[in-house]
Amino acid sequence: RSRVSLARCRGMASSSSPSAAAGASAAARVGVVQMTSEAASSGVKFLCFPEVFSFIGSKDGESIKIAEPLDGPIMQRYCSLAKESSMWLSLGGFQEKGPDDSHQYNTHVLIDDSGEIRSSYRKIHLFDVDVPGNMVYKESRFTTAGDTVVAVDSPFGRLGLTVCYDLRFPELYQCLRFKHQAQVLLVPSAFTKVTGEAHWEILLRARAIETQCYVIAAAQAGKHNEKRESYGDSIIIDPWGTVIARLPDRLSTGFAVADIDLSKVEAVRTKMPISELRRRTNE
Ligand SMILES: O=C(O)CNC(=O)[C@H](CS)NC(=O)CCC(=O)C(=O)O
Repeated sequence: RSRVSLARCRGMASSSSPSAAAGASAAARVGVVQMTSEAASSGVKFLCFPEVFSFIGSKDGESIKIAEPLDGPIMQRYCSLAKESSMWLSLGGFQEKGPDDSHQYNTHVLIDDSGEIRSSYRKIHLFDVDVPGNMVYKESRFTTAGDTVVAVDSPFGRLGLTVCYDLRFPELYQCLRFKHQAQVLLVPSAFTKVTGEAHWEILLRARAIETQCYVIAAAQAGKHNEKRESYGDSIIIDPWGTVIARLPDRLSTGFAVADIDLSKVEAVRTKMPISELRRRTNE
């Protein structure tokens, strides 16, 4: 059994200026450090933050200016934080410096409790969508898609790394479960208000049920600036599809805690052996 947690804090959910030191807003940084220490005192060993945890731009392309490589100053700070608090961190949606000056990667970074980057995953499915009644998003204009599925061992089970809009592509999660043997799926997100209200929790529970994995989904929430608002309860779901922890959308700050018990993953899979009964209807 291991204690895991989702967190969100004020400052994270608001627009920050690219001129702020090291790209991350001061408010977000203070909030993240505070959240981490509060979670540590509750016995949490693994803390997950949502997509765009260190910066949300208010203008198109703004985050290109603050994009950094994974060995840059922003990530070094988070590595120190992980080490000081002896905690693993999942940081979804980091603006990683891209292949050229006009593109970044949307990268989910996993840091271990000794402060080393264990793994990173570049978002594969980019959000080029005309949201009904809202606005047209074109993430691919400034972001280059990743092309590699990433799963990694941890003390909390084998983790599958994904980001936000990936959630709508179940084949990625099937691949994480059946090809990469994932036991816990991570889905840090910044869903739009319109699509989040309609689909967020349903999609997450479906992914948990059909893969028989824990799902840990840290969500941005609230109004970030004039143009952008996110929706989502941050939730942890067990491999039977039950929500076992929730940080409601209406709270701008806080964390939610659950215990992960990998024997539950095995129990669900043994009783309902979908990996053996699977027919490759898709191939
Ligand atoms: O651009 C940034 O600042 C960070 N990236 C995001 O917030 C991304 C791309 S705009 N958002 C989503 O993927 C929302 C998905 C969604 O809402 C859905 O699938 O319904």
